[in-house]
Formats: sequence, C-alpha cells, structure tokens
Amino acid sequence: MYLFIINSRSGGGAGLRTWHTIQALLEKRAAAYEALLTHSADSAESQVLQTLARREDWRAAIVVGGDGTIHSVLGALRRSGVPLGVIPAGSGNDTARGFSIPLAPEAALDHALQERCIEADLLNAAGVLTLTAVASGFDAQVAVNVNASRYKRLCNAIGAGRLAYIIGVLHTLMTFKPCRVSVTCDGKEQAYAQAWLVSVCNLPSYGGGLLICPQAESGDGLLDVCVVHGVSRGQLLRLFPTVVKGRHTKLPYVTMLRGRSVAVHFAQPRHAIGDGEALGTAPLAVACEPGALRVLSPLAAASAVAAGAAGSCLTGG
Ligand SMILES: Nc1ncnc2c1ncn2[C@@H]1O[C@H](COP(=O)(O)OP(=O)(O)OP(=O)(O)O)[C@@H](O)[C@H]1O
Repeated sequence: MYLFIINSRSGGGAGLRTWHTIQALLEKRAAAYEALLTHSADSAESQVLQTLARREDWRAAIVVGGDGTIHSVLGALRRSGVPLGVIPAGSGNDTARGFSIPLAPEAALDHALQERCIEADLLNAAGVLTLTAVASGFDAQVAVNVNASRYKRLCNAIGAGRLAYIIGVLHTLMTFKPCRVSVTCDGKEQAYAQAWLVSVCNLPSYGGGLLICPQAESGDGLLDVCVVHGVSRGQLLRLFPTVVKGRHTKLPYVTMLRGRSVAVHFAQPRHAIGDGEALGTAPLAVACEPGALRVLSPLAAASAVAAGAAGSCLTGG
C-alpha cells in the first residue's frame, strides 16, 4: 500500500493538478494507495503519523508537493521508517533534484513504484529536521521575501518558479546588510567579517537548482557548509551566475567547510530557513543524523550497479 501525501497549494496549485495526473496513472497501473490531503505544515506530521498507524503494510509515503511539504513530514517518516517518495510539484523541487528524481510526474511515479531506496542523512537543528539545507543570512532573507511576495504566485502561475528566486535575489540585494559571523564546525571556531550567508547543506542545491554546495552528498554522514563573506554588493551579484553551475566555490570570498556538526552565530539576528521554511532568527546548531531517512531514488539503481547488488535500500551519496 502506498500513501500519497498531497499539498494542493504547493507550486501555486501545481500540487492538485499533479495529483489529478498521478491519480489517473495509479488507476491504470492498478496500484493500491491511500491519498492524504494535508492542510498545513503544522498539522501534517500528526496527520501522517495517524494514517501510518492504521496499518503495517506501507511500502512508501509519496509526497506530491515541494520541498516545504517534504519538510513537514520528515519527523513522521523518520519515526515510522517508511521510505519517502517524491512527485515534484513545488516551485524549487531541490529534494527531487538532489535525489535525481525526474521532474515530470509520470516518470517520477514510475521510479517511485520501482521501490529502490537509498539511506539519506537528515539535518537536525534544535529538533527541526531538514533534508536539503539549512540556510542563514542573505539566502534565508531571499526565501522569506519570496514566500511573502506576489511575484512568487505570478511566477508559479506561468510555470517559472525559478524566476521568482531570481527576482527575490535582486529585491533582497537592495536592503540586506552583511555582518560578522562565527561558524563552529566540529568544534573548530572561525569568524568571518561582513558575512552575507552561511548555508549548511545535505543536498547540492536549493532555491530551484542553485548549486550552493555542489559536493554535498546525501548519504555521506557529513554537512557541507558554504560561507560567503567580505564581498561587495556588485561582487555578490556577479557571484550568482557562477552558483548556477557551482563554480563559486573557488572564489576568494567563499569558504567551504565540511563536518558532522555546525554552529552559526551572526552578530545581529539573521533569518534561517530549512528546506525553504522559516526557522526563525536564533543562532543555529545543526547536527547530521546519518542515514536517518530512506528515500526512493533512481540513485539507488546506479549505486546497486556499482556495488553489484540488487539495491533495495542502499547507503546513498
Ligand atoms: N504538508 C503540508 N500541507 C499543506 N501545506 C503545507 C504543507 N507543508 C508546507 N505547507 C505550506 O505550503 C507551502 C508551499 O508548499 P511547498 O514548499 O511544498 O511548495 P513550494 O513553496 O511551491 O515549492 P518548493 O518548496 O519546492 O520551492 C509551504 O511554504 C507551507 O507554507
């Protein structure tokens, strides 16, 4: 039995449209499923836990939504051990990208129904679980601004979710002020003046495919950290095109770190986000939980071939 978890308003309504497509495909494939329409991020975890508790033969919980919807059910899936599947229907869809899940609904469904899964790490920030990245500073302010904006809805309506983030970057660049930050990675503290952002990543991209930590691997038990500091507004603007291909990491004002735990303390309150959802403005302490989540991913097939195994649930990366 598959549980489909649907956020009808993800991707500006793409969630519901995608679900209708998937429903028709499931009937054709005669797959046994239950559908759960979740109403809010706050109630999703308990809705999912209650539904999962009703039977024991769950093969996977497949989210029809974006990164925020996936974020809302991570606690329930970690507790239950039921693998996560994804039918991308958000604006950014960076979880899908990170696990090589096709963005087209039918192809994503076909992969999910193959039931090949990998073990992925989770990020734990004061008990809040995140799968893609915990970002703080400029990027988080962009997300806060984009989520509150009208242009996000307009861009989603014309199928240009990524454009909303580009507009958000330009909009935030006008007002954001960098400040000092202290970053402690596996107990080693480093301070950076004029810091714009600190991103703690489990997957390579966020913001709709921006490769902020291109080397990040979901199953390596490590957090990848990107700190951007000591740079002017003009330089920061010129940095963005390089992030699309992940070429920023060698620039002199970009520092990349890697470790099992990371604490981030800005001198002034700065927003943080996990999977694009607001985490507040308090200093961050992020720990890696190795292999805490099973994810249905085409990467499992590649890992299985490399390992010479059948690949039911492998350690990812
Ligand atoms: N399980 C849920 N059910 C209903 N609403 C949710 C749920 N989880 C999160 N939300 C709310 O719905 C909003 C949109 O969902 P989601 O983040 O999945 O889509 P998106 O923002 O369009 O895409 P992405 O996160 O991939 O950029 C979230 O920002 C959050 O406010």
